[in-house]
Amino acid sequence: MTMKVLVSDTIDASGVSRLENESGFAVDVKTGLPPEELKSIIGQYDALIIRSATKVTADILEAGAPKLKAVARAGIGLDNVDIPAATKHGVAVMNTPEGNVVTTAEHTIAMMMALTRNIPQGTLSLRSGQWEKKKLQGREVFNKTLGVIGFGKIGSIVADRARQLKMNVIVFDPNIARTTIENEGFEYVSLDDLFARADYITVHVPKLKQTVGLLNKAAFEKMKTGVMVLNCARGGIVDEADLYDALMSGRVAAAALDVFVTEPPGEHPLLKLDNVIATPHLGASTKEAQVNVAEAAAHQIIEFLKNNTVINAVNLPAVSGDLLEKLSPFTTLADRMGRLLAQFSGANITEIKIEYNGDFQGLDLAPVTTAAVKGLLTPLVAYQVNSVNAASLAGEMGIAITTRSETLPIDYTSLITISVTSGAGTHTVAGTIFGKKEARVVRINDFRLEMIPTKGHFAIIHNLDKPGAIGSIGTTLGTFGVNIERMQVGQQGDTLRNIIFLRTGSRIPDDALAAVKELPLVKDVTVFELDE
Ligand SMILES: NC(=O)C1=CN([C@@H]2O[C@H](COP(=O)(O)OP(=O)(O)OC[C@H]3O[C@@H](n4cnc5c(N)ncnc54)[C@H](O)[C@@H]3O)[C@@H](O)[C@H]2O)C=CC1
Ligand SMILES: O=C(O)CCC(=O)C(=O)O
Repeated sequence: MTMKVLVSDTIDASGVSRLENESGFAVDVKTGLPPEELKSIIGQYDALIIRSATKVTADILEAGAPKLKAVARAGIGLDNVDIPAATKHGVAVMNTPEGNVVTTAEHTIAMMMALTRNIPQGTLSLRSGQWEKKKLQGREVFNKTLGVIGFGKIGSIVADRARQLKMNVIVFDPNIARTTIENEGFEYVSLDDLFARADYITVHVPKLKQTVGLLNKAAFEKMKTGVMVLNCARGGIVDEADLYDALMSGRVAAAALDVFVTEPPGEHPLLKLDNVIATPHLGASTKEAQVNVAEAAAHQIIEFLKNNTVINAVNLPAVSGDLLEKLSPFTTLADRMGRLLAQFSGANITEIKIEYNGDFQGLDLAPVTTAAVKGLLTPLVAYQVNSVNAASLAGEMGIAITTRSETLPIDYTSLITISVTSGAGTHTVAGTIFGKKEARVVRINDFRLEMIPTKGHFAIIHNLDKPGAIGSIGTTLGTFGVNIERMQVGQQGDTLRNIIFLRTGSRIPDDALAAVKELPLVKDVTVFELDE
């Protein structure tokens, strides 16, 4: 069936045509949808592409499940996406972290220059027929100190451009090593030092619980009188009410704002002040940046939906299509082994142990582990389980996942052994790949067998090794119309018991199962099935 992508914010046309031309997906562009309308249609789409206007709430994600697989942000900030809710619903969340950073850094520099030279005020003044040279006198940035808070992709470009303007740049970023900042040629300072020394302060941090109000009353009190403040990151990182007070008191001489707590801000008190200049979240608004992020978002969605390749997802490790192709026989096998184990272990699982033995050619086996967990949880939970939410669901259920790799092969070139501990004890299944992609389950608990783990109905019967046992089982199943397609018999250790593995043409009905269990030589019967 044709996959469907919804573009719910305005992105550059190049992104839309890339989606249409390269993917064969059906693409709908519907911008400015009220939340209720988005909620009512999102369930039809495999992927959603947004900028900052669409709020991807838990509600929207729940309505999107189970069809919605990915949300791509044509841009950086993901504060408009409920990432934990997306993970819970198995929706990959991606951004395009590179495409608009130069543009946003340039906007910051433009705002700083406009702020320091009163350019917007000059324009307005001229428009109203005045010639206010004295009132609008500005300040040079030459030899002034710029404090950059957040030395990520944008902050580091701003620092570099400011250096070219011959400013002294001081930097605070608790997550970047002092040596990295010093090697780039900038001075690393504490936040308090930055507040005390900077003539201009610019924030380039994500909006997080810890960064909301980073510049607040207490911070303004530590700053030089006459400092100029810029926020081209996110509304709220500079506390709006405290900034207003600091501007009124003269502690802050002027402020440049590209972003607001509520966008659009409407009749905002800050916008009434002469020493505030502002743009309507224009940081990323250049043709170049918009082409970059729209094409990147389109490419990421195409790669994800077509090839499972994960690029720039924030709730899923990056995986290339190449690696997934190489691992594909093992991920399929691990998924089936997980499904099989779910039927032995039932609920109350506490631990999943996965051992990889033999030759996996140095491949990153994380996707195989995820596939095993996904297979195990799929029959047990009401959610759609996939590679995005499998590990986090296991974590929520209190299931510990451990993995071990040994290059020494055990009996097979490559062997995956999965043990699951639950209220029903510990159950183990081992599997391998014959040739390039022939999956085989080769052990269920202590019974060695050769089972093709494809869709079908199976039974494992423990019985006494006495003449007539196998015949009586076959006859009983036959009486109930159950055809035995495949049978394997093995001895259980040194005991007098056999284990019989059956693949049956249909599900063994309850009355047939009861009849087999009542046979004198039969000790125990476990039935299970694989659905794909
Ligand atoms: N105005 C606009 O149109 C745009 C705004 N943005 C905003 O800019 C922000 C920064 O973007 P990038 O530089 O690409 O992000 P980034 O992730 O490359 O860098 C963010 C930096 O902030 C640092 N950081 C985190 N918490 C901090 C704290 N408490 N104090 C100091 N540093 C801290 C991190 O260590 C990191 O180095 C984005 O999160 C986004 O909200 C991004 C693009 C356009
Ligand atoms: O899409 C936009 O115009 C805003 C860009 C932005 O804020 C971001 O990329 O974080």
